[in-house]
Amino acid sequence: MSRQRPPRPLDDIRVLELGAFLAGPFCGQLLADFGAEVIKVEPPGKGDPMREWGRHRYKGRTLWWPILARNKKSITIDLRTPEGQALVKRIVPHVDMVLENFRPGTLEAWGLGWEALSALNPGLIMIRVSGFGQTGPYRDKAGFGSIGEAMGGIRAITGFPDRPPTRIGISIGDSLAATFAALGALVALHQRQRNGQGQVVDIGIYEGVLALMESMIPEYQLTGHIRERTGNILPNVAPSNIYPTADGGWLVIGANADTIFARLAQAMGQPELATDPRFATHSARGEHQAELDDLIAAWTIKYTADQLQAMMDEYGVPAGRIYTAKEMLSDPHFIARRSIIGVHDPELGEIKMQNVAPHLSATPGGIDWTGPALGAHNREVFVDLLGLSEDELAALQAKRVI
Ligand SMILES: CC(C)(COP(=O)(O)OP(=O)(O)OC[C@H]1O[C@@H](n2cnc3c(N)ncnc32)[C@H](O)[C@@H]1OP(=O)(O)O)[C@@H](O)C(=O)NCCC(=O)NCCSC(=O)C(=O)O
Repeated sequence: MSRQRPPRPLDDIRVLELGAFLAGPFCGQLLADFGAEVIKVEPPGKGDPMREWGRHRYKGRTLWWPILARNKKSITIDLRTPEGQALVKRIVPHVDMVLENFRPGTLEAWGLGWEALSALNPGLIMIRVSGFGQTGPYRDKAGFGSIGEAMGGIRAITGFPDRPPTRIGISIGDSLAATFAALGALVALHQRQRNGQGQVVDIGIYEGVLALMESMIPEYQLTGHIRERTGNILPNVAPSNIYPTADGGWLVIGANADTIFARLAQAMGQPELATDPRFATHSARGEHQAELDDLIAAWTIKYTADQLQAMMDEYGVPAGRIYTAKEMLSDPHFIARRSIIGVHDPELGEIKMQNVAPHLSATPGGIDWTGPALGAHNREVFVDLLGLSEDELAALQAKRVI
């Protein structure tokens, strides 16, 4: 698949993606979004389990894979075989990065650890995503995102105080680790421009979560405070909550600044609230948070979400409805910024998906194709890149190495 499209910032970067599920592959998706040639290695015959993940199917296909593997090339290699390991070693000199999310030690057992691969390519950047990182007493443990979310701090504070800790509706731990992995990869790439040396980018899923935990750690260290679940509110930051609407929905309103709160009070027809000693300052509103939320809810319930949104917009108060896919697809702002785009898939037709984030003004990312069929790029990589003959390709296929 030649590059008949505007240049992208990572066009000159090639990545070999090993591993499966989400925590590694989402990093590959992000790099591929910006033009990197990501060659994904999958077990012959089966492929990545993500080919089967996703709740709803269309024409027998899962609808997660087309997004997670967009822009990637798929090749098959059985990494457990010496021939398969030799193929990886032949590819490594041609790539800038190897991305992997096996259990630490798995690649080493296959003779494909950092020592072996960096000896073949000193500029190699090896991006290693795992449950607990490449060092430390837990390094050998198998890890899923759910465990990283639990130990990284987000589960303890998600949900309502009188209910058990709850999952966020997406695999946030995996995606966070992958996002930090992509950041690490680009930082390492910048460093490589200075000295030509590659390095290992090592992140445990729990660390990607921990990195977002705001002041949770020093709050405990210095004050003994253990952050708890608080539902929809930010304790002492008010008003910021979901408020009921007359048409049975919810509107999120964030008016937790003196200026904005004064405008909300005007919109409510109760401008005196802004000077009321219970609500006039940030601290006062924090102290009377529940009382204030009740006042606002008693007002919002009289109007539909559309009416409220119009009033909030008129008065410059941050507010938004709680969208599902349905609202996103018809929202004029999403449409204007092309936040969701249609990508052609040979089997599914046009499939709508989230576009590349963020927007780059001069060399934006983009999506050329959806997740490819298993081994779709075997010939391109093994013959065109590595120079194997058609006979060698056929022999590897017959032995199920690829
Ligand atoms: C996901 C894991 C728990 C799976 O553990 P294990 O099954 O013990 O696998 P290992 O990592 O040791 O890798 C060996 C297995 O890889 C599989 N495998 C994958 N690709 C290949 C290829 N190309 N060739 C051969 N084998 C392959 C194969 O089934 C091997 O099992 P054998 O056949 O037995 O040899 C672990 O990989 C892990 O901890 N990864 C780091 C954290 C992580 O990424 N977790 C998943 C995030 S996604 C997630 O949490 C979520 O979506 O939710």
